Amino acid sequence: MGQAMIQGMIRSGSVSIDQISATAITEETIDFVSGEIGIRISDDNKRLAADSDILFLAVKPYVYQGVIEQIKSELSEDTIIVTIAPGINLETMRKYLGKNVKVIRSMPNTPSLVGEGMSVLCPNELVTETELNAVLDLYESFGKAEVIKENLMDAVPAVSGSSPAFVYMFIEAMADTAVQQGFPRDKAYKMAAQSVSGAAKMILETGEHPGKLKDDVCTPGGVTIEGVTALEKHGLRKAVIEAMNATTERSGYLSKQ
Ligand SMILES: NC(=O)C1=CN([C@@H]2O[C@H](COP(=O)(O)OP(=O)(O)OC[C@H]3O[C@@H](n4cnc5c(N)ncnc54)[C@H](O)[C@@H]3O)[C@@H](O)[C@H]2O)C=CC1
Ligand SMILES: O=C(O)[C@@H]1CCC=N1
Repeated sequence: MGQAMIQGMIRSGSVSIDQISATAITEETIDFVSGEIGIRISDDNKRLAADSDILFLAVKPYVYQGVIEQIKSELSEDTIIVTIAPGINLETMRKYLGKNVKVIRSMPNTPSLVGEGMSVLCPNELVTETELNAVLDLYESFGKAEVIKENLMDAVPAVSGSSPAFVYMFIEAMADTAVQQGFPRDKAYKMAAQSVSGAAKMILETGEHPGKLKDDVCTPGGVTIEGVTALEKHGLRKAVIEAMNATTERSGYLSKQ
């Protein structure tokens, strides 16, 4: 996820390669990132923490506590820490840090890599409006971003952080069926993915209700309504609601750890 955000920022031209430094633990990642992306990267978390104005913690949730333990003595009162992990809430950060530090809790998603990310942010009380806007600008360099209150943060992965995985499954199922009908695999992915991307753009750009856009496709007595009826019969909406609630439940569980 960290690599997607870094590449998204660099590709947008809003940040230059020499303004970004990173750390990782495996030689493989360090070699890949320095070779492919070209930023400075090492395994020295303390040094990076001391040198950073805005410090993104892009590790797995269970790694946060150990990394913070390692770096907390290096943080100045001006450092802004940005988290990207589900379940790492602002109170948990205060506990791990042992003092009040500027923290922005966020939830990005992987389409940030291609400039189509959706991120949601929530600052603690020490972050000024100017600082929040500076971080928001970074997130908006690789997609869209929203600021919300923390009580909704656990519900964000289902809607945007994790949901690309659900959409990939939908596209994969469409493409598999197209292949079954005889389409070559590459054309099947292109047709399914472009249709999903186009449909999403229709919602964003026309502002129309998704139900109306769906109705516009369904010719009376035509072919689409047969597919729509089959999706209803097999519980598409129910499956989506179950998936969203399971994702949010897990976020809530991680938040309470
Ligand atoms: N993959 C996704 O779609 C999204 C992931 N996230 C969150 O992003 C975080 C990272 O997830 P992924 O990128 O998927 O995992 P990943 O395993 O691909 O990346 C984690 C990175 O952390 C580095 N790392 C591990 N321990 C470290 C340490 N002690 N010091 C410095 N670097 C260390 C690893 O070298 C690796 O590059 C997680 O908290 C995840 O929940 C949030 C939104 C979307
Ligand atoms: O699955 C996860 O926990 C992370 C957070 C959102 C997307 N991937």
